[in-house]
Parts: sequence; structure tokens; C-alpha cells
Amino acid sequence: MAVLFHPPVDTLRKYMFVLPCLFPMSSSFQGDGFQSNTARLPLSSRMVLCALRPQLLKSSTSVGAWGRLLQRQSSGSVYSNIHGFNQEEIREKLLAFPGGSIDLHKHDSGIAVLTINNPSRMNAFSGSMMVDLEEQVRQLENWMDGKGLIVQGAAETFCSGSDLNAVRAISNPQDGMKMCMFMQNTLTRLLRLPLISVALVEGRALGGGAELTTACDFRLMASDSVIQFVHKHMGLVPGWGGAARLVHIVGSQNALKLLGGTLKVDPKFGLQIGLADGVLEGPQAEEGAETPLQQAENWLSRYIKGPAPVIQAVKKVVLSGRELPLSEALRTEKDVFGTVWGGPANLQALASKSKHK
Ligand SMILES: CC[C@@H](C(=O)O)C(=O)SCCNC(=O)CCNC(=O)[C@H](O)C(C)(C)COP(=O)(O)OP(=O)(O)OC[C@H]1O[C@@H](n2cnc3c(N)ncnc32)[C@H](O)[C@@H]1OP(=O)(O)O
Repeated sequence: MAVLFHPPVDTLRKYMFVLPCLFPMSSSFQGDGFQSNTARLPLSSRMVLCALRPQLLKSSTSVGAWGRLLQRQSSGSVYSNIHGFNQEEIREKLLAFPGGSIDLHKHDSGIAVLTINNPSRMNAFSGSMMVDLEEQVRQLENWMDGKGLIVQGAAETFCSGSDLNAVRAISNPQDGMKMCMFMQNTLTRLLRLPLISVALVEGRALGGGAELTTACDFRLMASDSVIQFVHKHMGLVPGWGGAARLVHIVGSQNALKLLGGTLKVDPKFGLQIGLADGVLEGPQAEEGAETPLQQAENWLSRYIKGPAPVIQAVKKVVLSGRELPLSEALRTEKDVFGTVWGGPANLQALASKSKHK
């Protein structure tokens, strides 16, 4: 059977990190007209098309199935060229403001650690770090064995937002909009990773740094740490998606107080309003005491026990429940359920007659 509709390759790329996980490729779809029709597409796009094929075949029109499917998935990015967003153009602009790095370490435990690393500027985001972050998120989107992610700042402080030197240089409205769309895309993709993510907040998380904490599923605060949306002091509002996410996390009343009052959120206040999910033990001099990173890994480990496909499925159903209207979320949940039902972990659990005491 021929495939009647080929979605644009860049659209496929955008969705490929979500879809292969939802509809794993079956070898039985290879070797017919479907494959030959798609042979000229890059492998990644062909994988997505193969993965999508059961959905396309079930539909009376392939275009309709594709459209519905895209609507139903949580897409990676918010902005694309139809919004006047040109990723390459803004990438070039941002690379003109170098400094610092975003470091990624993937561990065999299935936990990756992403470090905002620009300590001489309190881990402020230079332009090249924004580009780095996008690249590291891309790495994580393709990490099949991943289960969890910890986002931390280097040298015991989280992040002081945008590098003010870069901000000054691109303070014209056009460049500001481009940077805003670039960072919204990246942080949205970060939150939508099929990994359970934690922001480990030590020291200060200010401005864009506070926004970054909201792009993780959870926030753990060190005893002396502070999260502060300082944007109003800068004559601004959050632009990296931090306001929208903050409302989801703490509710609109609290969000209004935090933004309107530029309130300093310490661990106690953070727990009270639900911005913090846990507080780390204070600095301990004695030998063998856990570092904040070890404490965060331990905290996260209870939520990521089990095989990666199951943990990733857990994140996907929660993500769709968080982001989609109920009927769409229910259908996505069905699709994700289909990826684990009868899978190795499910069969093993059934064979072992496990009891949940
Ligand atoms: C676009 C708006 C928004 C967004 O993107 O969403 C933003 O994020 S705008 C940035 C918001 N953040 C700030 O305004 C933070 C400004 N910095 C401070 O308030 C203080 O530096 C601090 C973070 C509270 C730390 O104070 P302190 O402990 O006293 O250290 P120093 O002030 O001496 O800082 C050390 C060093 O770091 C430089 N620094 C700090 N933050 C930034 C920054 N965001 N951009 C660039 N540089 C930053 C600071 O200037 C010092 O450098 P030197 O003077 O060269 O030592």
C-alpha cells in the first residue's frame, strides 16, 4: 500500500523524539511500497514514518491521521518557521556572545546531570550557552536508556539568568523576541523530555535562572538557596516560558505574588507554596556526608526504579495529562499504554505473580 502523504521532513524531525517512543518501529513494515516511497528521506524520518504506519493505515485518509496524531502529541517546540522563527539565524546571533558552557554527563544509572557552567558570572547564560543548552537537550531527546535528569549550577549556585552583557547588546525588540522564542523552545523541549527531571537549586536562581527551575518536573532547594523572579526589577516579565509554567506549579495567586512582588523564595516558603518539592540537608563537615548532588540523586532514584521504557511511559502520560485537553490526554494515554502492555517488564511482572504489599 502506498503512503499518500509525506509530511515535511523538518516537521518529522521536530516530532521524531516523541513519536518513535510512542509507536515503536516494527520490522514487518519494511520491504514494501511504504519503504520505497520513503527511501529518500533521512533515516530518522523514515523511522518515524514506519512507526506511524499503523496509525496511518487505520485511517481512511492518511492526511487526517497525520494531522490528528500531531495534534495529539505534545510537540517538542512551540515556534517554527510558520511563526517567523529561524533557528539558524538566532543561533548565529547568540554565538556572538560566548562564555561558559552547558555540560552533560549521562550515567549508567539512567540519570543524566546537566550543569550550567559559568561560575565567574554566577552561571549567567551567555549566548553560546543558550545554543549549548539546545544541543544538550537534543542529546537527551535521543537518549533511549535515560530515566532521570538533574539540572544544577556549577560552584554551588544555580543560575543568575541571562548574561546581562549579552542582554544589553541585543536589547532591540527584534533580537529580544528571537532570543525569547529560542529559549522558550529549548525549555519547553527540556520539560517535555521523557525523563523525570529535577532542578537542584543551590545559591541563587534569579531571572532566567528561576525560569529554568520551572522547566523541570521537580525542584529541590539547598537550605540557603533562593529562587527569585527578579524580572520586574529589570522592567520585564519572564519570557522563557517561566510565567506560564509557574502558574501551573503554584497557581495564579501565588504566581502573581512572586512576579508582582519579586519575592525571594527560600526553602520554607518554597515548600509552602509548592514551588519546592524537597529541601536538602545543610552543609555537613563530617566525612561521608552526602553532597547536594548525591542527595538529589537519592531523592530522584525512588521515582526512576525500573526499566527505562516504563519510566519514560510514566513521564509521557503525566506530561499529556498536564498539557493536553482531557479527551486528547486520554487518547495519548491509550497510545502510551499500548507501548508497555505486553512488553518485557509487563510480562516479567505477570510471570512472577508479584504482590504489592
Ligand atoms: C531577560 C531578562 C531575564 C531573563 O532572561 O529572563 C534575566 O535573566 S535578566 C538577568 C537577571 N539577573 C540579574 O539581574 C542578576 C544580576 N546579578 C546580581 O544580582 C548579583 O551579581 C548576584 C547574582 C546576586 C550575585 O551577587 P554577589 O554574590 O554579590 O556577586 P557579584 O555581584 O560580585 O557577581 C559575581 C560576578 O558575576 C557577575 N554576574 C552576576 N550575574 C550576572 C548576570 N546575570 N550577567 C552577567 N554577569 C553577572 C557579576 O557582574 C560579577 O562579575 P564581576 O563584577 O566581573 O566580578
